[in-house]
Amino acid sequence: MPVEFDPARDLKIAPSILSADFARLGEEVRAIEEQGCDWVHIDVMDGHFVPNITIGPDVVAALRPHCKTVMDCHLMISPADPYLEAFAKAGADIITIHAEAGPHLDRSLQYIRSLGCKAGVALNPSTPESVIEYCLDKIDMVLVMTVNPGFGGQKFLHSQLPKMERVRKMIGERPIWLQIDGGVTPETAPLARAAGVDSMVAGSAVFKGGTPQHYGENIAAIRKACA
Ligand SMILES: O=C(CO)[C@H](O)[C@H](O)COP(=O)(O)O
Ligand SMILES: [Co+2]
Repeated sequence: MPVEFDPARDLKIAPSILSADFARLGEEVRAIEEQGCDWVHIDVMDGHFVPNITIGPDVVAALRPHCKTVMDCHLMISPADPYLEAFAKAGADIITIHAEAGPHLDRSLQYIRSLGCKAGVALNPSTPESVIEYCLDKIDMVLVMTVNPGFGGQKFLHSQLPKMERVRKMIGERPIWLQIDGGVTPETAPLARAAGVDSMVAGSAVFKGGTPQHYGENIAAIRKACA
């Protein structure tokens, strides 16, 4: 489904299916959507850019019919360009690549948009926001990583809060989402919301408990903490 920027910057909660039951992914995606999530976050890892291997385009395509909302694909792969078309064809709505994953960020972003997807750029915790300054006109989302990518269930890095504030300032009035990913809980989410974040990925904090009712309560707790 096509996703458009929301100038009101209402909070978008994007559960990461990295913490879902991989044997029942279709069911899990339907459950989080029924329980009030905004987007579905899909973590793609290659065992090279990050020390873990997860999901490829075939799984994204298999999930597409189960997913009524936005498929937000976070590519932790290097190189990314050879696989962008496959993820677009699989039904990704947002494709986020890492600024550290290749030498031609501007070109990769143009390529993502040419495939009909929104283009996101992720910044590792050690990467300064200055790397995106000259391609802001080609970016639909900036993802400030709040953990070192590769695994779910890590602790939120408070060191990234000033970066969120600087990126929010850099974005200004541009129609660009500011997302964070990693260690988001009802305790850490309000800090990021105050720094100007309008999209939050949460894996372990949403899927903990393991039932749809828990997912609904967990999503509501994050939303309430940010209200
Ligand atoms: O990109 C990611 C890891 O690289 C995941 O989206 C992230 O870790 C979410 O998991 P949690 O909320 O449990 O930290
Ligand atoms: Co992610």
